[in-house]
Amino acid sequence: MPAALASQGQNGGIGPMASTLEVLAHILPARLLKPRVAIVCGSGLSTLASSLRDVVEVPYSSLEGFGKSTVEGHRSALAFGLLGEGNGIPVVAMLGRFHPYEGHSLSTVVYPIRVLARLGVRDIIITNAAGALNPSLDVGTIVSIQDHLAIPNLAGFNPLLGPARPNYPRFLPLSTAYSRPLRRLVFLAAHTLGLPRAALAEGTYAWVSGPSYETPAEGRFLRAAGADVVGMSTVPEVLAAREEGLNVAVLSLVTNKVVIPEYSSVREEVEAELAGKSIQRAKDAEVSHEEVLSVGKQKAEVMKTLVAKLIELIVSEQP
Ligand SMILES: O=P(O)(O)O[C@H]1O[C@H](CO)[C@@H](O)[C@H]1O
Ligand code: HPA
Repeated sequence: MPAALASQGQNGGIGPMASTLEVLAHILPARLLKPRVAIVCGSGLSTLASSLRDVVEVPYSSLEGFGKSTVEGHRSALAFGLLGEGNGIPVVAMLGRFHPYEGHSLSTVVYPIRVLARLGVRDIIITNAAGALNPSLDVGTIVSIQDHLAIPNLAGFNPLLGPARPNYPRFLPLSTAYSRPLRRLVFLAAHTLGLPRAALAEGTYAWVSGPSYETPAEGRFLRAAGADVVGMSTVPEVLAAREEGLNVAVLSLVTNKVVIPEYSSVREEVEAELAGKSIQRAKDAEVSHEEVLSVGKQKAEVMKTLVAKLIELIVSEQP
């Protein structure tokens, strides 16, 4: 293993880092070993890595410290490859992530992010599927995340909990967690690609633990608290990435509208029924993971093109 990687592996003593890095150094050719940019593929979005060439896939099962992604729409491998012509930009994609609701500890959830940082990644593009809380967001819209609302973090479920570690900040600031320069490039990339204005929005992501979807009251609560979209991932990864000093961009694909019907009184319905009147009520609706995956599949191509253009712009601004 290259000495630089070996010494990084000991930094912080997080998990079996030295072993993970050693396996990667053994498997990967030199041109792929030091990725410049990382992508995390959300539910149904593993095809984001198909813009890469000369790909080497490393299954999570061969990397100590990695869990297994058990959610449909998530694979369990790192894909290392090159983007673009010539020498190409070395990129790594996480084909599948870990969620706490699968039973993974928060340190397992964020371990891959720490590995990517030690491989030399400087910018990370985290994608996810999310439900829209903001009624102006349509299914299929991509939302560039500018902030988050994480009730689990506020309530003591935070991947950074634990003893202070040398070379890591004890109190991580998050007011600039979502890199403004990268968010600028997201919108420039969309413009360069000629995407319609409505295809890309900006908003705040609410992190919930899942795996149950939100009740209508929870949806109303998160919306009233300022969130535009909601999902069960991403925030722990953002915290670890920021702790590791990476620049973070997050792109959420709206796969469904969170069901937030107006409060409707059954008593009034019964009283109306007894009085021989009828009340018009919106039909009951439910979200499903199948729906989430199907929108992911339909929109993966747009997301893939946007992510590829964003990476090109990142590297042309900061080679
Ligand atoms: O955030 P990703 O992993 O894209 O997946 C989203 O889709 C699943 C629910 O359908 C949840 O895991 C939610 O977080
Ligand atoms: N809620 C939480 N997570 C999600 C949703 C949702 O509506 N859609 C996709 N991931």
